[in-house]
Amino acid sequence: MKNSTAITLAALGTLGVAGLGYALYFDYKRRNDPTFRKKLHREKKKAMKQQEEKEKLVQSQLVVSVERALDKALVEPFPTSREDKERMFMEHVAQGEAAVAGGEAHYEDAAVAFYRALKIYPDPLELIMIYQKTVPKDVLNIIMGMLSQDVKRRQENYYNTFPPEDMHVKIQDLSGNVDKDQPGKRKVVVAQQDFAVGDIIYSESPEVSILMPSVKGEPYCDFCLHAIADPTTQQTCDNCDVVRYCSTDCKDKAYEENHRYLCPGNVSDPNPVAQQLYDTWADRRELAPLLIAKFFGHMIAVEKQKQLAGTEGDYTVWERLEHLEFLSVDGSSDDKGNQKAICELVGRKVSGLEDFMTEERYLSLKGKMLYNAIGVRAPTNDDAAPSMGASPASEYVRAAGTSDLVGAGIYLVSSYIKHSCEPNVVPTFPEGTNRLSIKVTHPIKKGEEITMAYVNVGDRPTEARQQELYQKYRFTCTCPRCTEALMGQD
Ligand SMILES: C[S@@+](CC[C@H](N)C(=O)[O-])C[C@H]1O[C@@H](n2cnc3c(N)ncnc32)[C@H](O)[C@@H]1O
Repeated sequence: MKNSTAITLAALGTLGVAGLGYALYFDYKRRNDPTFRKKLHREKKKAMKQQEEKEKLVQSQLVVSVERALDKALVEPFPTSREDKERMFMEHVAQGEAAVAGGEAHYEDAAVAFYRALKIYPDPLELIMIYQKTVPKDVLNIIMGMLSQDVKRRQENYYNTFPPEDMHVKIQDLSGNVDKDQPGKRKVVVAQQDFAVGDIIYSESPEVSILMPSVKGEPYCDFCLHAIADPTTQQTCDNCDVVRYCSTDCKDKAYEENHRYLCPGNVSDPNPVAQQLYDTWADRRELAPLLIAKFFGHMIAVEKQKQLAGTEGDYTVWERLEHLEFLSVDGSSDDKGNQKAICELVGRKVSGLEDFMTEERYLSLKGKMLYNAIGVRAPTNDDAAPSMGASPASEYVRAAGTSDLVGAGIYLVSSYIKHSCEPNVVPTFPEGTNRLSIKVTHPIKKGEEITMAYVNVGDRPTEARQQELYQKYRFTCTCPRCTEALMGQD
């Protein structure tokens, strides 16, 4: 035993010396022998390639696993009632744990069960953090892959289900034809059937709307923008004097969606933060801050409703807005102040909003609101020049040729309609509210693009129209009327 220990020790010593010797030889060779260096380099590259290939294989196996697991996880519908969700959650977690215990061959099944549990858990982020601590890394990798693939599929599927079929239009993607860094016609609205002059293709309520500061103090409903003809039906807020409504229904809806956050309170002692938002709107004539605040309230109300109805799986209002294009706007100190005001007002009642509404998100929302807002007019002027979007420079919804603009709204479908100087539709407001109807002004064939005029086109010269469009919307119009006129000049 003693001997063998010695032998072993000796062997170890020799091995150590040999190791050191080899290392010295290796280093000498590496520094001095070009052939050896080349060989070494080749071998290093070969090893890296082998490693890369191995990783690629693992990655591609993971991709297949993720896709298969996601398909399995989404086959069965998810429960909608709270009790069913709780029960299913426990069942899925138990199934996942049992599959993990069954070994690697069952990891994919474990991921399916854990993923289904994640989809019905009220705080998914919290559950992911729990998974991170408790679930094997390979299972977690599949779950995380499923999560990002699910988001990707959701994104890709968006225009298959939106707009709803009963609106008779589809959004067609032309982005392949457009320079990705330039504004242009990326998504257009296309008719799904023939339409005759005078037809209403669809009607649409806005996600959020706002009165123009120019009608401040005049009798317009702050919720549906209807003119309040009969003062006896007018409803006012019990606490402040900045809003009025045409009915108790509008008053209740407005309170639920926005006024509960935005009411400045008593005139003699108003809430300074809420007052700041109303002053920015009334005195500085900026729509964005108040519109954004109202949008947040609306979004929260819609998501709450969906929770009650068990339809949280539907696209969120936020996701829908995210799909709209926007012009970027530069942030100013006013923006920072308004962003903080909104966080303070809405965040006080909805915790977490402060973290959600970063400065970057505020600015992208501002860009979206100003770029996509459509002017709301009184119904008597249905065929007047329509208005679309707003210039970030002036922060004001445009309404060429119309002095009767009462408000502006964000319409999720109509916002996609592109401009033409020879439009085939006009946005109208036949109910005298912010509900918009798309009325046909030229016959439209199935598959044809639906266009409206963003500015007053009438018989204005091409150059004037093009200049205004470029200044306000940063694109050069290539509609048939412009193209023909410009070709005639050559
Ligand atoms: C009010 S936004 C509409 C964007 C729309 N919400 C979307 O997400 O596609 C208007 C923008 O659409 C593009 N656009 C509209 N009409 C166009 C046209 N005739 N030619 C090129 N671009 C046009 C321009 O980039 C313009 O600034």
